[in-house]
Amino acid sequence: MTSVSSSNNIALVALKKQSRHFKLQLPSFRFNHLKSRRFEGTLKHASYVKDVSAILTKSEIDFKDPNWKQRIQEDFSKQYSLPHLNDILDLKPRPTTFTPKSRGPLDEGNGELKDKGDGYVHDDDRALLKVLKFASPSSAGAECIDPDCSWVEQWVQRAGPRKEIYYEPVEVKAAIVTCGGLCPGLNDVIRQIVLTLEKYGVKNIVGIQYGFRGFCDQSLRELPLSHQVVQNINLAGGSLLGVSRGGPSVSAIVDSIKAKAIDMVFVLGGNGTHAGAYAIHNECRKRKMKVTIIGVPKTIDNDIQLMDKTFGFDTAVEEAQRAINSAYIEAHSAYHGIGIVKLMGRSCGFIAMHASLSSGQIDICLIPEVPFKLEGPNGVLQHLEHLIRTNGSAVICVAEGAGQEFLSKSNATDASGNAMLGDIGVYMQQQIKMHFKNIGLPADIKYIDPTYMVRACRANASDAILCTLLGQNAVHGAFAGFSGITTGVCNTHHVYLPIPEVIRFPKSVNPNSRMWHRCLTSTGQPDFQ
Ligand SMILES: Nc1ncnc2c1ncn2[C@@H]1O[C@H](COP(=O)(O)OP(=O)(O)OP(=O)(O)O)[C@@H](O)[C@H]1O
Ligand SMILES: O=P(O)(O)OC[C@H]1O[C@](O)(CO)[C@@H](O)[C@@H]1O
Ligand SMILES: [Mg+2]
Repeated sequence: MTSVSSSNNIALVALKKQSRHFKLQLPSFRFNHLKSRRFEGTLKHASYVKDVSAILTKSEIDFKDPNWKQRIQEDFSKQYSLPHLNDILDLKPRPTTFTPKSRGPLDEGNGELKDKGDGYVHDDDRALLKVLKFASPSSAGAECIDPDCSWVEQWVQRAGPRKEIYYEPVEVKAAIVTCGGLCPGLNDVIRQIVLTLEKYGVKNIVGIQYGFRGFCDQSLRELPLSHQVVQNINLAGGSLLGVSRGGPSVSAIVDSIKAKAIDMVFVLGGNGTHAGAYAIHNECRKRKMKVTIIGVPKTIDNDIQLMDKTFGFDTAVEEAQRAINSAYIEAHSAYHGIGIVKLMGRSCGFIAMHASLSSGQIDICLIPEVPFKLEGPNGVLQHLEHLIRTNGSAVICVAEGAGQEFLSKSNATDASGNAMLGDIGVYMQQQIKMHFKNIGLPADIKYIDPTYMVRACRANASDAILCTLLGQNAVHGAFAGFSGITTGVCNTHHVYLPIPEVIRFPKSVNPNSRMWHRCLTSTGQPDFQ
């Protein structure tokens, strides 16, 4: 049997076969813009399934083999085993300096193991990746490996402090960098990484300014970080360190890591940043450097595979509701009022779907994963007309990546190679205006675009907790000697995952999932196809 880590092309073929067999639909056409990336290998295809890797093996599995499940599990555990510094070096661990219980307000971490009791995570501790057993491939949101939807346990490594560590804390220089767009909670994660590093006994902590750019731009100095510096940064949104897209080459970044004598790099960012972090990890490995690269997934879009959610997403949804509420009030106070709110979500509709669900004020939710037509019978405009005639008002929530096929395409990309999208909100506003003018029905249309407002704010309570745990676990992962990994929550448990597994495909809303169906129930919208 071929390994599950076979190429993405084989993977796509397998997935297409799978889709024919199980009547899944592949939305690959909607993700063509990802091909414009400089490193398209990791981000080529989209999928509805949560654990794509398991599905991908299907065409290569002989289900008549009585051991097929065991084979999958073996492949799975190989695929999810965490890269470690000792894969290339011969390092001896030492007892940890971290204690889950401090003796003083800030434990100095002088190199002694102060608490020999429990509280540490064993390298063989595992969390279950999937907890649903489907009866049939046609069950809502089903992810099945074989036609009988057999149960195949898949375990991933638990995050947390280990009893043995691979660095002398007092000798460590640790760096933190924040890349991509802003996201609520970046400062909470930075703060927590610094506090946890200090708890281990690290004295030399720096911030790299403005994303990967800060590694190589001579005008951007390293920012020294300590608990005094980060104490209150979580009270504000944004990133203390600044963010950016684009930047220097991987080898230039690794040259800089070497020149700056950095031992640990904590990289906060989305799927692009993680692809970069993994490339940096590989380059460090190639050069046999004792440097650990740890990712912390940041994206309000929530488009990272395998994780329950990424930090900032909850806050973005909460903020989005303010815009929806304003649109609702405007629409309901006007004669034949129509409110349109456009929310972020370049290639997925999680924010739009969750904000629609949580507000309960949305009549039509449009996301990139679900094609819709505007004109004609069963079109959005016809339904809108019906809502105005029967209810007198309507509110639409549209994700920025939705309906891109209606807009003229440009090949423009941002500095990171992400496609620049057309403005679907403005387009909808114009089309609706024209439609009601043509049918001679008055309509008062208000368009709200809260794009940057939903991400330039501080994290809400639930995101702040998530950030705190992610920041702490990132540091534990680095001291445990892992590299090229990221940390997140799977089925409520904090785990470590190899970076390639979480960025193999951008996560997207499954139109066959219970969540999307719940959204449809809540809005009452018909199928616009
Ligand atoms: N495939 C890749 N390989 C190496 N570096 C990459 C890759 N994709 C993106 N990067 C780098 O990662 C950084 C951030 O990427 P990007 O702008 O795509 O944001 P992101 O991490 O996906 O976050 P967001 O969710 O805000 O889009 C940039 O500096 C970019 O150059
Ligand atoms: O304007 P910027 O900084 O490129 O960010 C916009 C992008 O950020 C994202 O929210 C991803 O973080 C996308 O949905 C959106 O297209
Ligand atoms: Mg991205």
